[in-house]
Amino acid sequence: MSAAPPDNDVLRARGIVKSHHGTPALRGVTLAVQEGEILAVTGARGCGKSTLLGCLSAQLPVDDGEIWFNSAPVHTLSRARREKLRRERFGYVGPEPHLVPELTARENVALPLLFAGAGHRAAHAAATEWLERLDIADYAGHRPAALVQSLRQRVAVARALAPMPTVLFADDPTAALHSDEREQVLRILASAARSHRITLVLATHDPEQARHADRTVVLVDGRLDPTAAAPAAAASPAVAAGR
Ligand SMILES: Nc1ncnc2c1ncn2[C@@H]1O[C@H](COP(=O)(O)OP(=O)(O)OP(=O)(O)O)[C@@H](O)[C@H]1O
Repeated sequence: MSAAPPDNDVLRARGIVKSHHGTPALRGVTLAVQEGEILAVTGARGCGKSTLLGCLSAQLPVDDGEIWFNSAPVHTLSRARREKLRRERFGYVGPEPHLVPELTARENVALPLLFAGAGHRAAHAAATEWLERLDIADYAGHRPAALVQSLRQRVAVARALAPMPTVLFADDPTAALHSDEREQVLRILASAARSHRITLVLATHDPEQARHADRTVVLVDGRLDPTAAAPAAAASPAVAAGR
């Protein structure tokens, strides 16, 4: 087994390989994400972005290669330990909001805090703050069915950020929105992550959205395109080298 990654890399993948029922999705991906960094993963549909986020976020076990979260190996964890890691340290926003329909926006945002053991009053106070930060406090008492899709997605973003995950994974979070709403949701997501120093790994098929990121990597048929990687000026030499 290789040595643990340097301290400033919150996440690091080495040579990860993953197939779905025999169909190769990742063919040896090596990358590092620094603490507080916003990394965009772009590429054409089907190039492996969701699979990469699934592996990095410990949802999918890798077939080969290594994934490290801080100094802890993720690739050797049992399913139960991966679930615990996801619950305690990672957040996830997908293309669809998937809110609990019976609960109000505030109750949806409070839910992960209650699951994590917060008291009712504290969870609801924190949920209200996050709705304010995402500019949707006026809708705190609305149920999802009473909200348009872009507002539902902002509630989902608030719900993912509220537990203050170390890393937030956002898989094409604006795919289901109209073009004028995409920019707004992306801007809010990126600025909330930045101001709370939450590392953000953003998958998007829209290269335009990658400008919210510090750095962009491009997947082509399950491999990183070495000619397209654009390291941020602040990235360490190790990260810039993709080691
Ligand atoms: N559950 C699955 N079963 C079988 N094949 C899958 C599965 N999930 C993904 N694939 C295949 O793996 C490859 C990578 O898919 P993936 O969803 O990771 O790409 P993507 O870049 O996120 O695509 P999109 O932009 O369309 O979401 C594709 O060929 C896809 O068809």
